[in-house]
Amino acid sequence: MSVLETRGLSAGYGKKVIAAAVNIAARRGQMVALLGPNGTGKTTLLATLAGLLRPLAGTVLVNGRDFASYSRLEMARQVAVVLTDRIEPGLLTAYDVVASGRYPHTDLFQRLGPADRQQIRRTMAWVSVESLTDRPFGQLSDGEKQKVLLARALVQEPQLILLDEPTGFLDPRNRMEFMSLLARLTRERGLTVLLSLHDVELALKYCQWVLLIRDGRIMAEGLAELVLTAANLRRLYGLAGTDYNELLGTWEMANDRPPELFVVGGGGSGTALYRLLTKYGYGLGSGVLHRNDLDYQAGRSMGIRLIAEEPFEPIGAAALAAARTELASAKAVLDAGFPVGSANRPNLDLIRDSLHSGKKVFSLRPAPESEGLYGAPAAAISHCGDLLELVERLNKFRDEMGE
Ligand SMILES: Nc1ncnc2c1ncn2[C@@H]1O[C@H](COP(=O)(O)OP(=O)(O)OP(=O)(O)O)[C@@H](O)[C@H]1O
Repeated sequence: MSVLETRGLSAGYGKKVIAAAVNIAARRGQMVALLGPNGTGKTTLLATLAGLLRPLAGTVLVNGRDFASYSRLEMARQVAVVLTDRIEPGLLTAYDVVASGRYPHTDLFQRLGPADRQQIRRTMAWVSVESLTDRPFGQLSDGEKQKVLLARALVQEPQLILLDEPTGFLDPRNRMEFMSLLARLTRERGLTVLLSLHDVELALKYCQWVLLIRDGRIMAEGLAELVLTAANLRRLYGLAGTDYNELLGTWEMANDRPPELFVVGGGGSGTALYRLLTKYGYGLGSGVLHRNDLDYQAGRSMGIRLIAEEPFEPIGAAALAAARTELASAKAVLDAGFPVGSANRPNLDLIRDSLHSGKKVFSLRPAPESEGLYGAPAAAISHCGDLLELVERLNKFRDEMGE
């Protein structure tokens, strides 16, 4: 059975419907991400699921029972909610804020017993906020507040936690730790977590299930690996570029300039170059890359013109000819310092041809290695010790070419 289920749910304010026809189900022990553009209704939906807003239509079922029929206390034992802007801390310390989450388990006078206090301390240690115990909540940093609020939700010992964009203020380490902690809670304690996120990579890597919400409607839902496709994300966020890579789970800056430099890469040697040169405004072509190469994946997401070969096949005559044509119109060629093996050896011919025809060649290989690969003509190569030297030389070359 689903811990949380909605049937024909509409959420909004007064008569204004923000999200409609929402039918979702969150299973026990799952991390479910809610993704969608700003202002699309994620917070409104979460607040409705938490019982903070009344549904405008439809029902919310928690453990198979209409949530509207729960008493406040029963609700609090089932569902905890972390919405940062809803707390008015006054002079409360971090400890007080965490302790306030314990009320569903205290007596009539809301007195904390030794077991409650132990639970609070243990949870604060678990979320790594014990050092903040006596600090006024209002004076904490945004990331610290976020962690304290998670601790408060956890001491409530709910079955379901709803969180609104909980990682926005966290640094990378805290973001990973926060998500790992939630993942552990779902695995080890069967907790269900529904959280809104703007970070697609986190959703892909930590959440089993994702809901895409656009214009107040569920646009798609399912396994993260199946739903977080470049096409869905382009539609969800109204993106024009080809900048999300579903295999890597990363975004890339689009390079939409006509190719002026040709990068001979492969084996991951080209990816940093593509990023660097895109930021410096160079149009790029690259090849010959195997379709299973990291460079191919990165280049494809950036919209770089790529000449490709089938995975694990030696580079064939057709791909090589296509690369030669592309290369002929480039102003310069870059040897990314790719590792050379039996499948990609023909790429060396691209550099040899360029040297032979007098085209400018820049390289990230050590000069002696180039000499070994290309012989005496390697003397004409502009060898660069690192990416910084390369980009400086390229910029100079571009200036000299009158761009
Ligand atoms: N109290 C309110 N009364 C009326 N409309 C509201 C209220 N709060 C929010 N809205 C509107 O509801 C819409 C959805 O807002 P909501 O905060 O749910 O979006 P969101 O998807 O969480 O956005 P974000 O990603 O920017 O946090 C917005 O157009 C917003 O202006």
